[in-house]
Amino acid sequence: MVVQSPHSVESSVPTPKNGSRRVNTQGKGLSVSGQRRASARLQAAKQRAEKELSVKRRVDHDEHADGGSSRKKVNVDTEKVNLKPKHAQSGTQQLPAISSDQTEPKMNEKVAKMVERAAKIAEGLDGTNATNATNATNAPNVVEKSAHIKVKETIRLFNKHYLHFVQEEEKRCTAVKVDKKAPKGKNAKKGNVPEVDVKGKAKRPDLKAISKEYEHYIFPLAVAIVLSGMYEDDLDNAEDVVYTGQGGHDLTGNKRQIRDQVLERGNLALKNCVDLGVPVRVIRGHESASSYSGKVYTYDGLYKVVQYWAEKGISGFTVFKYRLRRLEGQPTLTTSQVQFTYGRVPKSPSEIRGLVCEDISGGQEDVPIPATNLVDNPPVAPTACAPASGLFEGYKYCKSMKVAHNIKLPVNAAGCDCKGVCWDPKTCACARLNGSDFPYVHRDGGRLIEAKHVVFECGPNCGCGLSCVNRTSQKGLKYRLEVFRTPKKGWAVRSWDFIPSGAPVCEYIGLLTRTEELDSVSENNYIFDIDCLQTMRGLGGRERRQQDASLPMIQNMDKIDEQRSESVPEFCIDAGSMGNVARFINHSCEPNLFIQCVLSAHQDIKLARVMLFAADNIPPLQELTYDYGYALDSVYGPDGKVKRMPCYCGAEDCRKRLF
Ligand SMILES: C[S@@+](CC[C@H](N)C(=O)[O-])C[C@H]1O[C@@H](n2cnc3c(N)ncnc32)[C@H](O)[C@@H]1O
Repeated sequence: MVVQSPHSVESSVPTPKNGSRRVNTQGKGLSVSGQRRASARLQAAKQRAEKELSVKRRVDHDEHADGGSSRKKVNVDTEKVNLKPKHAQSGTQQLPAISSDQTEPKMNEKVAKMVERAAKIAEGLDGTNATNATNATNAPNVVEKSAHIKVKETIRLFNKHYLHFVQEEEKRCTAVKVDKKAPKGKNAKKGNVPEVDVKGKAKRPDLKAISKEYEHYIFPLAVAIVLSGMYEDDLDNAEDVVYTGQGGHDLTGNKRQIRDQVLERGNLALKNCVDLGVPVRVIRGHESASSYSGKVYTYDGLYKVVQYWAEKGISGFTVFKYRLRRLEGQPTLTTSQVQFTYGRVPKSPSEIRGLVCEDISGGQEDVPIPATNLVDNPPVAPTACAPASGLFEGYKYCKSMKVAHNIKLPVNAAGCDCKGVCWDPKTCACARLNGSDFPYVHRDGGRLIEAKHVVFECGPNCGCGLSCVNRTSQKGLKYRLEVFRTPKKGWAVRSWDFIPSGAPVCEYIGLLTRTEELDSVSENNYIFDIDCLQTMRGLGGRERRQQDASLPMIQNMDKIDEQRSESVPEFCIDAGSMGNVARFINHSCEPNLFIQCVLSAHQDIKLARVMLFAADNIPPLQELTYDYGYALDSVYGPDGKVKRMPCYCGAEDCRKRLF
């Protein structure tokens, strides 16, 4: 049950070098929200190449060259789409059949408008999602967001609100604890307790997040259902589906109802679809969707929920029934036609199919990273996996950053004076740098609430210890990652564990190098430009991330910019010959990770750490990807010609080219 609205999560990204294989950090946004562009560095390379070409043409033809061809950009909608439902009354169980045609015309104008809009959104017809992006100097190549993307964005927005409320609740709990310990009466000291309402009642953050974003609307509202074939009362003939509501059945899988169903949650959401005339997407799959079994689900089509009623089912218990009718023009498919692909998380190494390396980190990481290959015959392992000989033909696995000999890292910042763990954002100096709050919540071992220009973590000179929440990105790998071979993209990475949105996945590790050192390198797929500054300034058409205006760094930005007329990333991370698991993470036009610049020791943004965080709740075995952020036609080969690389990410809205 999802509603749709906008959200853009930004990221910094990797790029290839000299046309071929350079990863750059500057891309932004997770798939849907912005232009892809070349890094300033790539632009400079392009300008150089153009200049050379121009001179050549002048010599050849004794005339001026066309030096100003504009880079093609893909502008993807940044418009907000709101479909906000409000709490609906709960109904009785024994309901007369009500059809959408019979819905009483007593809804006010606002609700009526919302209904109209909701229906359009669900059908992907809402015109507002085709608004062009911000860069007025380029003719917008408008790409309409798919319904799928809109749902994803809505979930991201929900996750952001959810994490904000988790933080609020965590503060409330801390305040209660501190309040209990604090001396009362005359001895009471002011300033011990954070300013939160300790008497306030706990309320589930997820429910709060829903009501915040959707308070004016009827809620819950279903946008998709999974036809699982798990209910004995289902009737499914492709055009007309009689769908049984949720709950009350035997969870052993024998399809038996053992209790009455109640008009709540999914059942209420579908009733609201009838009342509001909002269509739902039908997905054919299996009940265990929610257990992340790795099966593939197939989108069937859009259906109108035309009617609902309650009746006694085969086993004599009350079940809710919904009649769904396929909208005209939608393709047909029945559950029996769907081919499931089973992907199961192995319980032990002996269960791993296609195992070619037990741990590519050779024991360096706390959690081993196996590599599997079910593609090649004979199966090869990633080149770093030759620990027996100690020789590495390709690259060497390293879990922490190596620094090139000609780079001197800045001195570490003074840090905060907190003891043990940091908890009061008013007194913690590091929290103040983040806009007087901690960027993370404690839940699930630390989750980033939202993408920022830069995250300031506690570091070597801080009084707190490693368990401090403001060191979330410093705690090493948490999830069981696997490197696996793909047919078209080489190696790729996935997780065996569920990864919640905002959780740190890994840092991009390699050799910290000056970018100029790599100017002559033509074949390196693993270079990541550290260009947080460009993202912060919104240069090259980049969207700026939300950031607290009190940040000293932001206030000094104009000065920084004056000093550097050309904002070219000065440093990069080269994971070509040494690196960690991040070097195997592929690009996707619809990624589930985003890049976040983090400062945890010194405060020089040009040398920030590059972290990958989960942008979504990521189920096990889903490939982990981020947006490399290439502008099309921004990559040049040594011959000065534009290089092109096909993208095989497989996303619905894939733009078909990596660069
Ligand atoms: C940082 S590496 C990623 C790991 C790489 N697949 C490997 O086998 O080592 C980047 C390179 O992977 C490949 N790649 C990544 N994402 C891709 C995509 N969506 N489509 C095609 N190739 C991709 C390209 O060759 C790219 O230059």
